[in-house]
Amino acid sequence: MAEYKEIDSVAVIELKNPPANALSKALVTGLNNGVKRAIDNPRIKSIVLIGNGQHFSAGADITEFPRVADVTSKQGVSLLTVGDVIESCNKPVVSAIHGVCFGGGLEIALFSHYRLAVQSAKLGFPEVSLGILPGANGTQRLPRVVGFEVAMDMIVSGKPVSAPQALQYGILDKIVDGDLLTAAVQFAKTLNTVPHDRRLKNVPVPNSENANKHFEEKLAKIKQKQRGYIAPINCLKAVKASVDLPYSEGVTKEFQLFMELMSSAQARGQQYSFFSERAATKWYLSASKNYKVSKDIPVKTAGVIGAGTMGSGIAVSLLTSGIPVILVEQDSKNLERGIELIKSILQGGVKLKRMTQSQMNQILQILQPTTKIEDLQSVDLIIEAVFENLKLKQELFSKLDKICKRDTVLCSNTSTLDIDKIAKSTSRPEKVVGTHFFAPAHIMPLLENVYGNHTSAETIATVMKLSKKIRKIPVLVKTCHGFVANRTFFEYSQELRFVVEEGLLPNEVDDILEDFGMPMGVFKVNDLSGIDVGWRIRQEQAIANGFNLTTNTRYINGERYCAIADKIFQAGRYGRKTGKGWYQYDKPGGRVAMVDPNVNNIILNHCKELGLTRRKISTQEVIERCMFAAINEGFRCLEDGIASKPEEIDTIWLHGFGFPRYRGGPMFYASQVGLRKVYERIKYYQKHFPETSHWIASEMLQRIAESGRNVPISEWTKFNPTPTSSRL
Ligand SMILES: CC/C=C\C=C\CC(=O)SCCNC(=O)CCNC(=O)[C@H](O)C(C)(C)COP(=O)(O)OP(=O)(O)OC[C@H]1O[C@@H](n2cnc3c(N)ncnc32)[C@H](O)[C@@H]1OP(=O)(O)O
Repeated sequence: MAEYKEIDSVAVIELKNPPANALSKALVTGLNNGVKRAIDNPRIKSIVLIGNGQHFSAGADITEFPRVADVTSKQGVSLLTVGDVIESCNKPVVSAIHGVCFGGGLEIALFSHYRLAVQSAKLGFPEVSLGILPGANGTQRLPRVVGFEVAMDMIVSGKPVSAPQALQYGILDKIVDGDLLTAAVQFAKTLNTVPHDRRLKNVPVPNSENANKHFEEKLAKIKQKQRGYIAPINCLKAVKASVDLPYSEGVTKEFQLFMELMSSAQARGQQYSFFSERAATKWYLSASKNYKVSKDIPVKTAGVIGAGTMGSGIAVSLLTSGIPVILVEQDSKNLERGIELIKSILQGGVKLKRMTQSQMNQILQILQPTTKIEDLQSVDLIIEAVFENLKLKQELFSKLDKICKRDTVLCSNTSTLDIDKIAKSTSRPEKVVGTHFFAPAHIMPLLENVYGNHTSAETIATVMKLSKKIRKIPVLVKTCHGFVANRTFFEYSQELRFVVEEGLLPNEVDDILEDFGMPMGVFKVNDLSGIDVGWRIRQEQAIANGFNLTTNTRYINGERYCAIADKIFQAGRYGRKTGKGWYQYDKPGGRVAMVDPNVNNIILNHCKELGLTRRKISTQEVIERCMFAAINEGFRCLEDGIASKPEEIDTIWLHGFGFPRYRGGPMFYASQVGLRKVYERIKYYQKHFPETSHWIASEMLQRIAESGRNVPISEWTKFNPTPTSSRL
């Protein structure tokens, strides 16, 4: 776990725990033993700590976190004990850093007396995103190097800094070229003693005059931008303690704040999220078709069809990842509008200093706009982002099939349509796949990739790899109407429309959802995505299923239907773009949603016409109804084999809908509420709303609930009543 060797008078201790040298108990013990061995050897004059493989260290081993007692134990060897041994050692200790030096890894480096790194190294404290804080004195040590404000920013944001930035801040003593170990040993040989100020606990926090002001400003920002999260607040308080208290008391305060977080439900949710988004990327169809064995086709060039909002955002994602794009529109007017959209997105990046003007110009050089679809004949992959209409997409795919080289992968950005029906229009269904981006496509991290019955493993591997290349979090699901994202979101939002029909107003529902942690209430989301878009989807579905949808519709095939959204559409309220939807905006495209009495009148008149008596609805009922409806549908997706594990559903909600990370995702939330209770409440709602079929409890949920056990999420799929439909 930690390998010890001697090079002349220098002891080298190599951290070795692949793939990222997470500081497990075993590694920390090995490190402790190594340092003690070096101390005890009179021939050794200095010590170098270095990482094996790709990284110095990714920090504490998160898989060991559930056993809080182990992490914080005063018995045995903890990060804190080894830190003390390193700092108090009379032989200079040098941390030699490459790859990432995160969390506990950076704390080890800050216990060391000197720090060197290669140019490409990254250093940071990402603990906040795991719902905790750097608990091995990082909150007391970093400010002593970089000052209060920088330490506060780094620890509260969790964002890493580059080696050159770390050098500028004084975290690093030197950036080295060439072989890191050779340079570190050479450097260590020049050291004889440990000066007093090289032990950071002896150093005062510099530049802390305005700490109170910075603290208050940051606290206000956290409360506004990270509403509901407790970790950033405790991180901030811990860093403040480094200014307010002597070191020995500061570390006690840090420990108290750390323990508060470590035992919180939020930390459990955030740590689950870390592992679930990694689990979700590991797709598995069979022993010969899975993420481990299936080969991808390299995507060197891509085509995007449709230069509307989605198409332009998709093009930006590809272009900014260095993939040349041929952008196709049907006429030069639409093409020009798309180019302008792309330019304005990139210009936004320049303004935010994410790229320079010259980088933007270079990106535009690899964009080839055209109105000729034939120009796509030799690209490796095409993403279609045209209007959501099956016939239109089928015609387009049929055309692409004839134009493109045989191995071009054909992707559809459809958000609902069956991939098999699109693939049917080609002679290469194995090359057809769904790539469902979320708006705005250049920003939203999720990519819901959808395979059909004929999609090949090679095609799946290609889009999964491409997703990562363009910095998306990919989840693979099976085709069906709406896939996982829209299938589950539909039940959530439909239930909330019923809540409005029964008694609450849209802003009251949205307030409840935002208090629960959603970044935006569902009615504000509707206004953003366009009320006309939802209306068109409902109309198309009605036509496809052979019924007529009007503003008087109350039931469809015996199923309850709420027509309020259709009435909002009929009133010409299409959402933000028209300056009015469920809310009123100051102008078309405006962002500030204001309650509109006209909307309330539409709702109240609707209820009057139908003879509905409105009632008070509690916050608990609203959350239960929307969340449990989505969760039940999530279980159905598992039963149908559309999703293969709950982590996929949770990752989709975290990164597609901004579900609060500290709640882990709807399926994790269900596990925290308890599946027995979720099941009981679903049965209760079914009794009260028998005309809504989403309240028929999933059989899988029922089986788990009735098992009488607290079944961990990792075992849920064992309860699938139709395991052959599952991909695991
Ligand atoms: C008294 C208390 C004292 C101290 C407390 C200290 C707190 C901490 O240190 S908390 C840990 C803080 N560190 C992090 O949050 C880092 C998390 N990891 C990452 O950011 C990334 O994984 C990465 C290291 C940058 C590598 O990224 P990438 O190359 O994209 O690979 P991944 O798929 O993300 O990871 C590969 C593999 O490694 C596992 N892993 C990564 N970090 C950890 C870790 N800290 N603990 C345990 N496992 C870790 C990750 O889950 C992946 O595992 P797979 O099984 O292959 O999915």
